[in-house]
Amino acid sequence: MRRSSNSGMSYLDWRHSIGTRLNTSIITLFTCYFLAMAASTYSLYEQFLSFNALSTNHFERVMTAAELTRDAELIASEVFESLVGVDRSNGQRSNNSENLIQIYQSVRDRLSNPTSPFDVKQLSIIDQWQTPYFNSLERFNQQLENEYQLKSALLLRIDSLFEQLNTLEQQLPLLATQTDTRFTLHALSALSYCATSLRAERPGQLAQLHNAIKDHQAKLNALSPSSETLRQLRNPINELTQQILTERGPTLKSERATLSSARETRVLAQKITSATFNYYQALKQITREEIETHQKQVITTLITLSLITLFMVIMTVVVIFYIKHHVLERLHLLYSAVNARMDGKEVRIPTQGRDEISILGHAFDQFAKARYAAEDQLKTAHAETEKANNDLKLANEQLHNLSQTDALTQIPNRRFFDQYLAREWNRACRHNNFLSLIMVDIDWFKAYNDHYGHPEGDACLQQVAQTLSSHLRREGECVARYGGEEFSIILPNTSREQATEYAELLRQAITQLEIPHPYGQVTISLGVATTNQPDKLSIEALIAQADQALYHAKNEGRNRVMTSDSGQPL
Ligand SMILES: Nc1nc2c(ncn2[C@@H]2O[C@H](COP(=O)(O)OP(=O)(O)OP(=O)(O)O)[C@@H](O)[C@H]2O)c(=O)[nH]1
Repeated sequence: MRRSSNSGMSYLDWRHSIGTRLNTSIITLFTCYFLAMAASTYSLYEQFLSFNALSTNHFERVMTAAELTRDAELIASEVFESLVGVDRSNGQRSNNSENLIQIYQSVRDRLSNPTSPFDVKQLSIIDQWQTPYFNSLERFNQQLENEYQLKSALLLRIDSLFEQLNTLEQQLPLLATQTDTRFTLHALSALSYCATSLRAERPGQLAQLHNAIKDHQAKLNALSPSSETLRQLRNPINELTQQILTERGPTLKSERATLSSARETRVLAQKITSATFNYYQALKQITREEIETHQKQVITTLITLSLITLFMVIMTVVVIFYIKHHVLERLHLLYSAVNARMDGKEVRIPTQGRDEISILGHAFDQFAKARYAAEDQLKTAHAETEKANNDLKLANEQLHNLSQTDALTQIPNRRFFDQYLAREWNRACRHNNFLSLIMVDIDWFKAYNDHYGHPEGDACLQQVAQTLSSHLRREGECVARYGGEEFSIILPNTSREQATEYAELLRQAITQLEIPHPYGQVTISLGVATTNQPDKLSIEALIAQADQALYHAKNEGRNRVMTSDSGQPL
């Protein structure tokens, strides 16, 4: 990127080019924007992944673990309820346990995809207790079932006998025998103790009840009721009491075994509950830590995005400042300077720097300087031309004067005389004024020349000419060298008398010079001619009249003034 130039203009180096800098700035800015967007998008994507992992891997697992803990607790509660609750003797406990176990299993299955070694370990601890627990629970339920089967058959028989005895008791007044009444009372007592023994749990209590049963059974068998119905009841009662006496012991053992099984189940329930609760607590702790980590990530991301945004704002401001300060303001400055220069004002054009604007300024500065130099040259040329014209005019004037001036005496020559006389002649004609003419001739000048030499003759001529010239009195009067040693004086608006008088004055002035002459001193002879009607006379005629008068002055002895009066109306 190099631009050639004329007359010392600067080269544009790409390192100092505004275009290069602007392109670099804009590309850098866009790259920063792109990187910032990429970083923001990546951060948001990371946040999304982190939050997704948090919600699916942790929150959901924590909730499932809590649910598993609750299910384990429910099962344990069910065991306790089965053991001590009023439903111990009904047959629904097995179904309840199975349902709870199924629910527990389904919840456990939702945790079957461990996400970390920690999960694997915790779940293995839970599973370690799970199988023994459920086996124990099954055994417990089986014990309860067996117990229920045993006790329910006995209770049914007790209830049946109670029913029959109750019926007989209501008939007792009709029997009216004391034996029958005592029989019935012993039978009821024996049955009551039998029923009570079924609920007795301590061996001592059971032994007391068995003694009471035996006592009433013996008293019962010792009596002989009159009622055939009562007698028929003796055998079933004996069989039942005998069965109670022989089977209640094993039943109690079975109940103790059930209780033992319940305790074992309860312990296992506590183990699995504790394991699931620990797992739940551990997951909760991990989730809390994950949330804190996620919060830190969010804060870090926010700070990073804020810094990136701040950086982008600073970069944008820097680029805008650069464009404003280094481009727009300088362009405006250059524009103002160029405008001022165009208006002819002397302002400095900014040229510092080596970029495009500086080169433009420099180029315009060069252009303006060249223009000013050309204008100066033109002015100088104008001045020189004017001076040359003036010199020429002066030379012309000098030439003109020279052409109208006598070289020796420096007074007007014959050419000037002719022109001047013609002008004054016309003026006199227009105004009908007097016009007088005096012809002057130095007397015996040949003798002077011969005696003193030509140079002295010239000096004499000069002295006489200057004397005549210095005696001119009015504007418009003119003295000229007519030729040789002869002079002529034009006197506008001058009458004959005035002209004659003036001629006499001139003659005396020359005489007073007292220029030595071989015949005494230099003198002059003067011939005066005047006209007041030039339109009726010619110039040549007036000159001839003056010449004629001069001739007469010569003839009359020289050094005198003669006036022409021939052919001239006065
Ligand atoms: N030194 C000098 N002499 C001049 C010049 N022009 C004319 N003469 C001389 O003037 C003399 C004129 O002489 P003439 O015509 O004979 O007249 P004159 O001697 O003056 O006699 P009158 O005119 O009759 O009095 C001549 O000798 C010329 O050479 C001049 O420019 N310089």
